Amino acid sequence: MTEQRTENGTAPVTQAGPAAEAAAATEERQPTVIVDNLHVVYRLRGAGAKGRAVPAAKESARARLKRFVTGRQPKRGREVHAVKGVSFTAYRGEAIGLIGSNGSGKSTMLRAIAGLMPPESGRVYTNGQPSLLGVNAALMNDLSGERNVILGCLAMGMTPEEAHAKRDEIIKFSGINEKGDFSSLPMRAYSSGMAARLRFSIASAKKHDVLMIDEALATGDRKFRKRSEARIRKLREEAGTVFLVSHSNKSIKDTCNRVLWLESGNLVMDGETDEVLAAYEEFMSS
Ligand SMILES: Nc1ncnc2c1ncn2[C@@H]1O[C@H](COP(=O)(O)OP(=O)(O)OP(=O)(O)O)[C@@H](O)[C@H]1O
Repeated sequence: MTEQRTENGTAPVTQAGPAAEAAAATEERQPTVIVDNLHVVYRLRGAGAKGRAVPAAKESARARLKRFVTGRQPKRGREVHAVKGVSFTAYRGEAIGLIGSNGSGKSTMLRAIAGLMPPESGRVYTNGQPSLLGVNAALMNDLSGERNVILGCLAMGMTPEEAHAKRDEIIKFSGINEKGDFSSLPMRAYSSGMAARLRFSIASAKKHDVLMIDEALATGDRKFRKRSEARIRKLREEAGTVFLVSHSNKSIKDTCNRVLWLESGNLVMDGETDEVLAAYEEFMSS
């Protein structure tokens, strides 16, 4: 298991903690992600809405020392405690849905698992490299869809031969050419839905130890959603772990075997899909 380190940190270090050891002792079920009492805090520099958000863990050493010595918070600035003491273990072969109302901490938690947000406290251990697929993941707008496919495949570790062999299949799966030859056009000519479809198609063309999908399917049409749900099931069968953030209970139901429900940064429920969705629907309608 590898402990996630983050943007300002150095390379990940291998470290076993008590939670990691306990989970590793489970022979049949192989843990892929262990989240141990995770807290994530955004700190906004400057007063009010104009402040720039920085992860709290990026606070300078000097500012931290000042806070420690004086016991005072910085004069200006506000904090958002986005994830509050969340713990769970994910296993190989699971597809885990993340649900919760707007602002409940789903995306922040995925970003922390991917190592893009430093925890304020707590630990994230991962087995393999987690890949976060978000609607805003970067593709090069000035390059054609085809070129982005090749570059995306190379970035995922394929050889140039493998990337070229996969290109047509990825474009076909994305469906971007269904209404004309869009794959040779620069991506800036794509609708947001088309770009999201291409991103998903590239990312899902490879087996992932841990694939995290943040609302990327929401922009696709019904036909594409069906195809991508089938692809997620396949990725799951191929022994990875898939996390899916979605506001569509149907997508979660059709894809996931387990659901984590977050509200205000707290983990309210962790269990089988039907059970958690039923409780969530009741909560939302009350
Ligand atoms: N860059 C940021 N700076 C400051 N606060 C942030 C930032 N990003 C998110 N937050 C806050 O963190 C909390 C969790 O947000 P997050 O985006 O993780 O929720 P979410 O469950 O993914 O929401 P949604 O369903 O609306 O996408 C919210 O209160 C949000 O306002």
